[in-house]
Amino acid sequence: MRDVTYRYPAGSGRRAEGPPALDRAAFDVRTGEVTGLIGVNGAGKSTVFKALMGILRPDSGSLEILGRTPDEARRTGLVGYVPQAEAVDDDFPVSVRDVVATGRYGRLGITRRLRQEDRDAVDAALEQVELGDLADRQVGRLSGGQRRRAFVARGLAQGAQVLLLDEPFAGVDARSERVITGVLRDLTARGGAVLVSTHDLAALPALADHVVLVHHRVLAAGPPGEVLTPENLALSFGGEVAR
Ligand SMILES: Nc1ncnc2c1ncn2[C@@H]1O[C@H](COP(=O)(O)OP(=O)(O)OP(=O)(O)O)[C@@H](O)[C@H]1O
Repeated sequence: MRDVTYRYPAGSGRRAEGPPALDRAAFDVRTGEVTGLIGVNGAGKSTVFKALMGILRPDSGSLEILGRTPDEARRTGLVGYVPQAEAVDDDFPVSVRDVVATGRYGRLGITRRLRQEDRDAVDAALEQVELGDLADRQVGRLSGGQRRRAFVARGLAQGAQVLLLDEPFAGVDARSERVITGVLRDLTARGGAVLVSTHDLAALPALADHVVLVHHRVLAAGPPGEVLTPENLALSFGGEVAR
């Protein structure tokens, strides 16, 4: 992400005055690493994800994902997105297997008929996140942690080389946290890249190789030990965590 500035349009439901959501934000997410994205509520983390997914176009600056534009990266399945659990409607009438299978859609013709190799990729992804036994359950009937695992599996089935995860550990059970962390480690060990936002600063040193501290601008970026200093945290979180 190079010097990205983005201001939500006026009339989009919230206040559009004040600082832009992103203000000349610049940072790298390296392959082979898990990068943690941290910042207070409203700091711009979700906006970073939307820009990386090509859902919004920056007013200025540029983004590149393994040599592609965000749009191309999304369309070709190079980049996968794991939404916050609340983003899934409880009545969403599709099974876990169906959600994971949507990761294959980009590869299918207009009939969207799954081939054997697609079904195999879906099964393998379900196994990897330990949801094989819940594959036929409606996704709205899963716990928050299981839902998150289902969307991680969708990214795996898709063959995404870059995974973006928005708060994957908020309120999840220990097993889901362990499974998701294992998947992220596995992906980076195979040369993939991971960007994960989290409010759990204590978990970051074990989770992330690199940390980006955002507050509309990027306040600091580097190894956890260098970024998570009392000075940086006070700058970003103020009294919230700077004790
Ligand atoms: N659709 C929108 N319309 C107008 N302003 C928005 C919109 N979405 C976000 N914003 C504003 O942009 C800024 C960045 O918001 P963003 O959602 O990216 O923050 P965040 O770091 O993801 O927050 P949280 O931790 O609460 O999820 C905030 O000031 C927010 O109010």
